[in-house]
Amino acid sequence: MQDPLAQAFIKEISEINSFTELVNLKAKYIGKKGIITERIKSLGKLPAEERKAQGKILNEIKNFIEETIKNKEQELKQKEISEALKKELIDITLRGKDFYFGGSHPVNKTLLEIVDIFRELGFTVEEGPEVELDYYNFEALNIPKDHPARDMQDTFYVSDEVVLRTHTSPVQVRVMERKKPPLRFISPGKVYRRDSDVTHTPMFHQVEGLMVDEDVSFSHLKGVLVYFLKRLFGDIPVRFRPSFFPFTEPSTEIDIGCIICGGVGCRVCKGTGWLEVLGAGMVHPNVFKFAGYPEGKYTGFAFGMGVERLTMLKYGIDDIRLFFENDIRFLRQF
Ligand SMILES: Cc1ccc(OCc2nc(C(=O)N[C@H]3CCS(=O)(=O)C3)cs2)cc1
Repeated sequence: MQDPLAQAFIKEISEINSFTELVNLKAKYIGKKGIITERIKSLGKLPAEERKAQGKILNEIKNFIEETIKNKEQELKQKEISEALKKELIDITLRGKDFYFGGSHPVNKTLLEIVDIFRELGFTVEEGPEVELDYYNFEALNIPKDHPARDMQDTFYVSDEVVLRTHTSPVQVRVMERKKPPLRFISPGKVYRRDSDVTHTPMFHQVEGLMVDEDVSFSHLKGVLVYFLKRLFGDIPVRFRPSFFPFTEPSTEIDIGCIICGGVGCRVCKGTGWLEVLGAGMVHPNVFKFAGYPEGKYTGFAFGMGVERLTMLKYGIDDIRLFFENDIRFLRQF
């Protein structure tokens, strides 16, 4: 197309970069008031021969312009698509976004593990009130009125007769009031003590247990608790040390070989190589008397453990407050 009009169009369309510009260019040349349209309209003024020749040329230019504009539209559409593809490119080789499943709190995980082990041993689970009468929390457990455990610095008093339970032992007392032996149950739950530092919180979880029958002996106590500890911590050494609790006689504190240092001595086990994990003992006869059981007919053993402490040992956590701060970075690890 050597015609100067066509050359002018070719130059203009080469600088077009958008649909809007293209629409305007189309209107400029072949729209209602376009250059070509006007020329075609003014053909009537020309002599017949010239009109025929000019008309042929103008139509060729008009067809050329329409064709060129259509190609330019395709080009612009392709450019738009390839730009969009670049912007919206999805790299299917990227790894998926992490999403987190919910999980159980480490204390609950340990609590459930403890409960499951005792259920396997035929223990049922009993629960009771957290706001408890002084009678069930102390007196019926052979803890006399003047005993230091009753002091205000250890116990949350609601009134003279009502406390926040300091252990789950009152549950055992309540069960013994309404059930005759043989008994074999545990009582997990929240307990409250006026204490707060890196290893103590005012509320913590305990699991206590009680087995009562006509011929329960200390060797039953040892058998059950050694089995329990080896299930919870693996095949670690266990030792029994003499101790004292008002509600058991004889009483014992039970240690496991330090799972941090393997027994050579470290900060956690305070250089002893042993970690205290449980308290236990044969139920004191006075406790059976408070329960109304006939004297001398039954024997039994009881035990108690702090779940936060066992959880800290199991997972190597050295600050109990981490359990209650709800820091997702801590909780997500379990
Ligand atoms: C009727 C009844 C009779 C006896 C009972 O004895 C429960 C027992 N508890 C312990 C004991 O050492 N407990 C502590 C372990 C760590 S802790 O959480 O601070 C409490 C020993 S014997 C319970 C109920």
